[in-house]
Formats: sequence, structure tokens, C-alpha cells
Amino acid sequence: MKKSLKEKIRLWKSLYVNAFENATNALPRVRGVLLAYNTNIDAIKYLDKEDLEERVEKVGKKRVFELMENPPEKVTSLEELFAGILRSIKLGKAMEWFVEDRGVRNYLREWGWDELRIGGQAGIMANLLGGVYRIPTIVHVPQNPKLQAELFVDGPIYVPVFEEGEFKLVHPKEAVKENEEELIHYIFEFSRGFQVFDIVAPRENRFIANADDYNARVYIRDEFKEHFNKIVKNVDLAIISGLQVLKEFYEDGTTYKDVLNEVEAQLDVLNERNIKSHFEFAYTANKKVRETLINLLPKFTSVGLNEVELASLMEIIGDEELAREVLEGHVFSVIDAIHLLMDETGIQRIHFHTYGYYMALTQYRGEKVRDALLFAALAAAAKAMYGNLENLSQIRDALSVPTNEKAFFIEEELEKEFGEVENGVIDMTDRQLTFIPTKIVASPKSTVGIGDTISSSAFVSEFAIRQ
Ligand SMILES: Nc1ncnc2c1ncn2[C@@H]1O[C@H](COP(=O)(O)OP(=O)(O)O)[C@@H](O)[C@H]1O
Ligand SMILES: [Mg+2]
Repeated sequence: MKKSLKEKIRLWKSLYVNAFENATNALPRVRGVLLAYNTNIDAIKYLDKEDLEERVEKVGKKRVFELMENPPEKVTSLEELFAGILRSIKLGKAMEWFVEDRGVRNYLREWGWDELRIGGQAGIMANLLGGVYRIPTIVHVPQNPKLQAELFVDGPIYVPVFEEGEFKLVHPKEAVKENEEELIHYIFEFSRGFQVFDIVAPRENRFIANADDYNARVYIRDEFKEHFNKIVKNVDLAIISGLQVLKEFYEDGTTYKDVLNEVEAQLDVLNERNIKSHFEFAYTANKKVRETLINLLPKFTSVGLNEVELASLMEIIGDEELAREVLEGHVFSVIDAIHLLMDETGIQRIHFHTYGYYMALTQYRGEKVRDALLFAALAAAAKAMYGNLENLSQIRDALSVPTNEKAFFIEEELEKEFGEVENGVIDMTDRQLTFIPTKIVASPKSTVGIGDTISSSAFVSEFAIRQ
């Protein structure tokens, strides 16, 4: 019998409460998680109209406006830096350009920031898993300067150190390397309606000036190459991210394949040791790299992605039409796409997240898959609400954020198509499809790192919950 809206709200509310209990009780069972590879410094600046206009005038408004219309997509001069910022504002679009020029880097360093935060998917997840969930976490830091080390919160967060042949795990703050580089991503945030000259932002977003040579090439520290076996000895789980930046060729003659061979060797070590691994996708511009990443998925246990990323994979293993439908948000196309991705790769778990709902397709069954997704949705809502997560009670607070009612209609469509949907769980004989409506925060404090929060929370809690 069809449930009323009120009944649905009540049902999901109780499922959410239960999931929070189950997940938080289970998290202490995880012995350790490895996070690799990208960690950097995010320097956030909230743009100020007067300051920005003055700086643009100073470098030459005319040239900046010309470049704004003919975007160079990278920064080799101050004119290009400001062209990027203004273009992002004008389109209300998130953009990221690499800063090649030393002089511009110095200028950015002097211009400064309002806030520093740990950045990079591995870095962000370390502060969440180690700092908030209190799970022992080993994180890869391409460089470990003081400015970055201090952005890791206190807690069981470790980097491996090898001294005189001895292996130790210490907090990044205890392993600072004074001579290593500060890998800074300058994030210029603007709100909807932000005005500079005659340009008005149609929506809030950010422009990123990336001054980080290491993560751009997925630099892997020597310790991580030479002693990987020792490093992973105490972990049950691993989350890999940061491969999206790979390019086909580098100026020194190396290619993305050199990096991916190294990653593959590490995945082999993880698999030998039965360590479950998750790959967090991010939009990968280069099609060859994207294709090679798909070929690497069979070595992972799990993958996390959003609608843009899933569509970009369908351009390769599906077709243009399916890719377009996924982008347009057709739920049955999303389901077809994740089935296809599982057929092609054999991967055991696919976690799809989009605004308003998540779905997981798994080659195993259990309500823990749903509970993990629900816990992840609470973490995401808390992250949106507070910007920065410090403790579990903030995640508990997210229980009072309303559940997205629009997703109830999607759930009804699934019921029509598949028959029984048992509290979000659909038995597909050889696979389980799990669907949950998420919690949406109406005016988020920040949207940076929500995707990483979702995927890592779900992956880690699912494997922690026993059934
Ligand atoms: N206001 C919000 N409240 C709750 N969840 C949100 C909100 N805005 C975005 N999200 C979630 O964050 C996810 C962003 O993940 P993703 O697209 O992978 O971006 P990123 O990895 O850059 O954080 C969306 O799929 C959506 O589920
Ligand atoms: Mg993401």
C-alpha cells in the first residue's frame, strides 16, 4: 500500500537515527585506513569588490577583460590571473587554472588569504577519518612543510617516517620538513550577486589558482614507494584519490602510465593483503587517462562518483545518449550506467552521489550498505552546515535537517519498476541496489570537500558495520 508523505518522512527519520547509531558504534572497529595521494594547502580568500577592482585596474583592465573572453586556461601573468577570477565570477562557474609563473605565485602569497585549510582529497579525508571518527589514519603527504602540517587536526593521523632504518608512524606535525615546498591552492570564493565592475555573479562559486607542482603530477614520496608493504601493515582499508589531474605526457618524457604503473603495484600489495580499497573519482579531463582509470577499477573494491563523472565514463564504455541522460539526471539511466560500469570492471561496489539522493550497487547484500549511505548523508549535511567538521555531535545535529522529499518520488518510480523496495534496499538477485533520499542544507556554509566526506564516510562505515 502506498505510504503517505508523512509516513515516509517518519520512516526515513527513524532509518536515519538507526544508521547514525549503527555507524558510530561501528567506527571504532576499523584498525586503520590508508589515504593517498593528494594533500595540499587550501588558501581561501573571500573576494572583496574594492580590493579586486583596484588590483585589476593596476595590472590593466582592458587586457584583463580581453583575456576574460579568450581564456588561456592557465596563468602565466597577473593579467591572466585576474582574467580567470573575473571569468569565473561572470559565469558563476567553478574554474581551476594552474599557475606556472613564479612571480604570480609570489604575488598570490603576498595577497594572502582569509583562511587556511587542509586540502586535497587525502588531506581532507584524513582530518575527517582521523580527527572526527578517531580512526587511525595514515596519510600520504607529497611535501610536509610546517604551514601544511599544522592544518592537520590532533588525533590519530600519521605519516610514515624512516629513520636509521627504523619505521615509525608519527603525526605530520612531528615530521615537518622545513625545506619542503608549500603546495598552495588559492581558492577565491564569491557569493551569488557578487559584483565587480559591471560583472555580477549569477551564482556562488570559486576560482582556484593552483600553485602546486607536486599533486599536479601525482608525486609519490620515496618512502611510499620503497616501504609500502610496511606502511599498510596496520590498515584494513585504503582510499585512493587525486589521479584525475594526470596528463597524457609530461615535458620530461614521462607519461601518466608511469604513475599508474606505480599505483597498480600498490593496489596489488593491497589486494594480496585483503585490504579493501576505494577509488574516489573526480572529473578527469583527459580521455586516455580516464580510460586507463576504468581499466584500473577491477583492482579496487569500491568506487565513488557523481553524475558528471559517471556520464564521462559512459562516453567511453556506454554511448553519448546514455551519457547525456545521466547528466540530465534520469534515474533509470543512472542505474543502467552503474550496472554497465560493474559489468565492465567487475568492481564489487559502486557508490553514486548526486544532489538529493545516493545510490549504491553492490555484489553483496545487506542493510549495512543503506546505513552507511545514510550516515554519509548526515556527514555531508553537517559538512555543508558547519563548513568544517570537528566532532560526531555535529553529525548528529544533521538528523534535524529535513530529508529531501523530492527523492520520495524517485523512490516511488523505483517501486513501480522493481516491485519491492525494502526501506531503500532492492534485491536484484545477483546484485543489490540501495537508494536513499539525502538531507539538503538550504544555505550551505561551504561546499568544498562534501563529495569526499560522503564517499569516505560511506565506505569506512559500511565495512565497519557488522551484520
Ligand atoms: N547543500 C547541500 N546539502 C547537502 N549535500 C550537498 C549540498 N550541496 C552538495 N551536496 C552533496 O555534495 C556532493 C558533491 O560531491 P561532488 O560532486 O563529488 O563534489 P566534490 O567532490 O567536489 O565535493 C553532491 O553530489 C551532493 O550530494
Ligand atoms: Mg567528488
